Amino acid sequence: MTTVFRNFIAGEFVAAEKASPNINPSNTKEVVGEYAQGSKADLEAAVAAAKAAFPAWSRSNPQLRYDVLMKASNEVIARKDELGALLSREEGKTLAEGIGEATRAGQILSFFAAEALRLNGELVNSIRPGVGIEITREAVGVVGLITPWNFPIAIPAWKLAPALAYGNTVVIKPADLVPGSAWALVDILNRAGLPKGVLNIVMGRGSVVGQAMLEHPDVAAISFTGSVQTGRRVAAAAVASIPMKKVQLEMGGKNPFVVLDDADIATAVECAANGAFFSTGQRCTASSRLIVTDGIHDKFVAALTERLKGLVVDDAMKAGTHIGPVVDESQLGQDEKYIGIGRDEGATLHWGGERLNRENPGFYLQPALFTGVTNSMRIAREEIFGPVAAVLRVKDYEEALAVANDTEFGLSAGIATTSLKHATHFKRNSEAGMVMVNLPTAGVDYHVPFGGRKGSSYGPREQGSYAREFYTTVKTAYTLA
Ligand SMILES: NC(=O)C1=CN([C@@H]2O[C@H](COP(=O)(O)OP(=O)(O)OC[C@H]3O[C@@H](n4cnc5c(N)ncnc54)[C@H](OP(=O)(O)O)[C@@H]3O)[C@@H](O)[C@H]2O)C=CC1
Ligand SMILES: O=C(O)CCC(=O)C(=O)O
Repeated sequence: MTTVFRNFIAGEFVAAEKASPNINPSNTKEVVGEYAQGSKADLEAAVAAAKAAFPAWSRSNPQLRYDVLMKASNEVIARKDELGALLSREEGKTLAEGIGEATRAGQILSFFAAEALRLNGELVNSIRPGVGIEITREAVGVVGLITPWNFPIAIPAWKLAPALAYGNTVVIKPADLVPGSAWALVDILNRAGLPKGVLNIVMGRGSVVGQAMLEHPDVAAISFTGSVQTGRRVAAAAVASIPMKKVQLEMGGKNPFVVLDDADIATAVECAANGAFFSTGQRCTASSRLIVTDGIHDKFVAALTERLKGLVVDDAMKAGTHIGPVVDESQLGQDEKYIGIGRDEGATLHWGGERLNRENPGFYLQPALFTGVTNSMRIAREEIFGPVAAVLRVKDYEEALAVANDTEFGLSAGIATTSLKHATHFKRNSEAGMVMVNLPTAGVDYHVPFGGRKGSSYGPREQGSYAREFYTTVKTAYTLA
């Protein structure tokens, strides 16, 4: 009999009425595991447990929170190879990327362990004699976390860790496609010593479990990462809810990577290949628009094409694979749809874009590079979320900057240049939340703020000590002594 990974509610593993298989996108014959499909009732039980656990956890000794998060961090790091392999099997990232992401989750846990000790307030003089003012931060309450499939352990970690460190209790609903890594993380945190009900996981569909979370009056705040479409729904529900919920959204990107005539060509090609195609292009920070000035355009396209020819697309677990499969049939369909749209719009499919067959059945796609793209084309405006990049030829730096900023998104932006003047100007004038000079647009540090502008993000930043803006609420107390 197959073991079913159960939901974890109020300190117990709880059987759900249904379960579904977690399929390996590198080999669709392989079932990674059977995972519970939670119901609205499961979500309600989890919220009730988190609500009951909140008074004690929010007042708990920060040393306890530090100890739990550090213990969990140590276990994640000690098991990074195994957790990385699980991630790689359920999502399709290469094993090296999977292990890297598991390591990052461990580092995030230790960063927020220390944050539990660092939470501080302010004492301010009043304008009234004899009055003192204290400004403190308190936990928000029951926090609901809705996470996507593309970072199965890092995104749950960077939401869970600050939520717990600052004294909130949590219900997490991971993406139905990749529940395994989030389940393992929750299991580790609970065994590290969290009291019952502080951290609950309810796996299942967004339309069932996620929707119930949006509608539940006892969920005080929701942090979401995923598509713009679902993000809008989360925000609308949060505002309509009584009482209203705090909301934090991380959504799409159409991130520009500018290559100037004076760029070091090797650096430019490496940043573009990494930013656009690694992790199968399934990153909200992916460089999907490569904006290249006239003088270096042909040389850059030729060198990038050579680099792409050397990339091995294969089973994520195989040694030597650079790019794993697309996550599932539906995402592969979306990638292919946009490759068709690009052709129909008159762009040139310069290289790749073919479905590939490998030893086992999987969702393999040759990275696709379009040239002759203009910024009004749909492939330059809409998020594809796959290994598909568009090269846009521009006259000079000024035009490159204008094209880079001409987008409804604003998550990440990059530039390859040896000019201090242009690098500095780009950092100051890019309309993105994160700017990279001679570095890929994707792949960020874990201890500094993460987030964007315009249609990419809504609400306070994630990660680093800035995460406290979302996971705490400010109180101003006046005392006449
Ligand atoms: N910014 C980013 O990092 C990401 C962007 N995307 C973009 O989104 C596209 C579609 O991917 P997809 O996974 O469908 O993205 P979604 O936005 O639908 O999914 C993100 C999360 O939201 C959940 N969800 C879905 N519907 C609801 C709802 N009504 N109420 C509450 N939660 C809900 C999902 O559940 P379920 O498990 O059922 O899917 C998942 O956990 C991608 O092609 C890509 O363009 C996707 C992932 C990450
Ligand atoms: O690029 C990164 O390191 C993070 C990307 C990310 O968070 C995402 O794609 O959702």
